Amino acid sequence: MEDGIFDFKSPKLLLVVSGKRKSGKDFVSERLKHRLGSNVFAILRLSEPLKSQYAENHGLNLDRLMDCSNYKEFHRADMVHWGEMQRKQDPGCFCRIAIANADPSCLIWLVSDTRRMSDMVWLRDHFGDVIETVRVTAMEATRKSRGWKFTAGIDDAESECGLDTVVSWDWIIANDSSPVDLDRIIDPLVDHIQSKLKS
Ligand SMILES: Nc1ncnc2c1ncn2[C@@H]1O[C@H](COP(=O)(O)OP(=O)(O)OP(=O)(O)O)[C@@H](O)[C@H]1O
Ligand SMILES: C[C@@](O)(CCOP(=O)(O)O)CC(=O)O
Repeated sequence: MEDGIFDFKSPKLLLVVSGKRKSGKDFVSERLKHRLGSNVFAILRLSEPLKSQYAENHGLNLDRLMDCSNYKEFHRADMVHWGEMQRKQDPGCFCRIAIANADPSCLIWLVSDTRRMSDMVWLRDHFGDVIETVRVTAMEATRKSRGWKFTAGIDDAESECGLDTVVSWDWIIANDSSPVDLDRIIDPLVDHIQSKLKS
């Protein structure tokens, strides 16, 4: 579908989240949703349409590709490659589907897994005036404790390094601590989102 005829609602705020594997992108995104309420806060995942099509093409279990499983990691490299081939033909292919599936009644949208500059450019082209970027960080030791293991061809490639040249983020969430401490760390962002909801 050409972008020109792609009609979609715009949220009051679109949070574009990125971070390295096992930094806690999903964990932080779900914590924000819990704090704000699912009636106003929608989490979008660019990997969902990718994994859905890939699973269909390859007869794989989508639920297991969507969870934190070794199954997902086993298929990651080929999914990354396939996804990059699709993006080469149509940079906005996964963004468009994720946005189209967003709940338009939610005033705050969050894309939890932005990995590439092409995704950022597409999102900025379509939502520039409501976008704020969120970088979730965690030390390597923390990521390792969560099951991350450096994998050549993944952790030194675009899927994990595509946004390393970005030097200024609207929000940085250092996600090395307990869930209780995380709540304190995200308080300023929660307050900011709540002020957006009132504006
Ligand atoms: N602050 C935290 N406290 C406790 N557990 C956490 C915290 N942050 C993340 N985790 C756990 O670490 C694991 C990885 O987190 P998560 O799936 O959110 O990372 P991710 O950045 O989305 O990873 P990937 O890119 O591989 O999908 C999960 O099991 C999650 O529950
Ligand atoms: C293939 C890919 O979408 C897998 C992402 O899985 P996850 O966000 O790590 O659960 C990563 C990519 O798009 O490069």
